[in-house]
Amino acid sequence: MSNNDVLKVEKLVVKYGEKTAVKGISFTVNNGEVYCLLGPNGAGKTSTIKAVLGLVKYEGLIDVLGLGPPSPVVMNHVGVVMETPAVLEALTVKEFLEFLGSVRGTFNARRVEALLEAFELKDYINTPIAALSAGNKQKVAIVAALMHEPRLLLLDEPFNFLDVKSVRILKEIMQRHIESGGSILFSTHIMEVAERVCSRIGIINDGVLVTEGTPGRIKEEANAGTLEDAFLKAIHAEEEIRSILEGL
Ligand SMILES: Nc1ncnc2c1ncn2[C@@H]1O[C@H](COP(=O)(O)OP(=O)(O)OP(=O)(O)O)[C@@H](O)[C@H]1O
Repeated sequence: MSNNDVLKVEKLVVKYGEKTAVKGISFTVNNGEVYCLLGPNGAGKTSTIKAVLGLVKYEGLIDVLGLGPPSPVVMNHVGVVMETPAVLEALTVKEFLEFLGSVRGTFNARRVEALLEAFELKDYINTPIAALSAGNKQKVAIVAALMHEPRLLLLDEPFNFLDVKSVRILKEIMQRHIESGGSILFSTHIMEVAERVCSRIGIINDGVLVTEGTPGRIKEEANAGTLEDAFLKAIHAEEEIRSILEGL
């Protein structure tokens, strides 16, 4: 692992019983970089992120921040937003954030206050998370991921359920995180977001990393005008789409 590597994943395999969801994926996320896993539904993006978090059994090598494989200690330096927000629904927003602070052994009240303000959650701090709207639950998950100023953020479809203003605020926060030397592993299937936010993209299809590079390079290599076209080429979906449309 070089000094510049924040996350190194080598020959990662994730299996669920008979099903192999991730089939030997390798990639590296560097300092100051947003690395995007882009892929269709079921491609293996979430499984890859779950492996990095140590939430699923895996084969291969994962090194987080040069500290070794996923472990509770390593995770203190990581912030996570999962596709389905990982929040304790029975707790109020305040209780949940304080609970996380005590587990991590760090709670910066000013930072939490500023994040709650930014995502307009202050009116809900004493509301049980179960009673929040989907968007507000997502915002709580985002605050939880950012409050301890981790060096590495793992963001799985983080813009799900967010309104336009919150999307902009989160994009800005991601930008600042990168500018201050942090790194982000980001997963999405929204091309526009991938193109605007990511330094490098790894396209995953059926558990395999089929291509990798900057958005510009991926378009160039596929001889495509848009990332969407390049993506559809990379996953060989163009023919399929044509025949589906012909059948309609
Ligand atoms: N717990 C599980 N048990 C069995 N199969 C699973 C499990 N979790 C995921 N899978 C399967 O593994 C494959 C990869 O799923 P994964 O959630 O990693 O994909 P994804 O790229 O994140 O998809 P999406 O964009 O739809 O969220 C899929 O075929 C999925 O059905």
